[in-house]
Amino acid sequence: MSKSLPLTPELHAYVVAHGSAPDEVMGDLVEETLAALPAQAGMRVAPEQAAFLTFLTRLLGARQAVEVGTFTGLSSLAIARGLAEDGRLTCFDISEEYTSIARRYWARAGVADRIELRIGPAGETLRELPRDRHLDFAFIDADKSGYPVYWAELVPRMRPGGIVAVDNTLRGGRVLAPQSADDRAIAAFNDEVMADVRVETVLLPIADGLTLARVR
Ligand SMILES: C[S@@+](CC[C@H](N)C(=O)[O-])C[C@H]1O[C@@H](n2cnc3c(N)ncnc32)[C@H](O)[C@@H]1O
Repeated sequence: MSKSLPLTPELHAYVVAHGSAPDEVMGDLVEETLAALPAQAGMRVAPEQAAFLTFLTRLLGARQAVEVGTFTGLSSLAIARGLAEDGRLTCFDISEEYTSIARRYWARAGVADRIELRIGPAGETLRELPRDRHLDFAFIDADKSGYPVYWAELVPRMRPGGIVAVDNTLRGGRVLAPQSADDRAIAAFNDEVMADVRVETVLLPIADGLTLARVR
């Protein structure tokens, strides 16, 4: 029998309320995203994921981190806050419009000096990263069809013990019966990760599914 609880809205609210709460800067970032980009605002990570990203980055003592898919900055802000004192986060996105909002909130949160943003298709811009195994943490949350390419570029750059976190790996449950190209892309990607002997993997049922892969 499964020990996993289906989360009712009330239980989800309880989960969020009993983890580290988003502060005023994050609250304002979420509000501005909803007001300025109502059709896209749902792309941001869930509040419990933001808390988890800070927790995980801090737990790893991460000094070198990468994010693929920054949008208006919620997850990058969470990661940047968990970095070690001299840590650096390199963000990859294709949109100047979305990330102009992120830049303002990084400045307001006092983390702008530890974040570098690279604009362009990540399949190309990731190749410009140093090739050695220097990354402690990577977060993939961009276009779903690009995940295999981002994985292929990032895994060889992870230090032994580094973590790659991948968002939306349950696709609203549709990995069981894919209904779109993106659903199929994620279902195939999940199988690819499971077959990859370079990593040990857990798929956490947090928000829309968050895969954590620890690189050997
Ligand atoms: C799901 S959103 C990221 C949400 C973000 N992690 C957050 O918590 O707010 C996906 C982002 O990927 C970006 N994106 C889409 N295709 C891309 C590509 N080929 N290369 C880089 N970024 C891309 C989009 O511009 C968008 O900002």
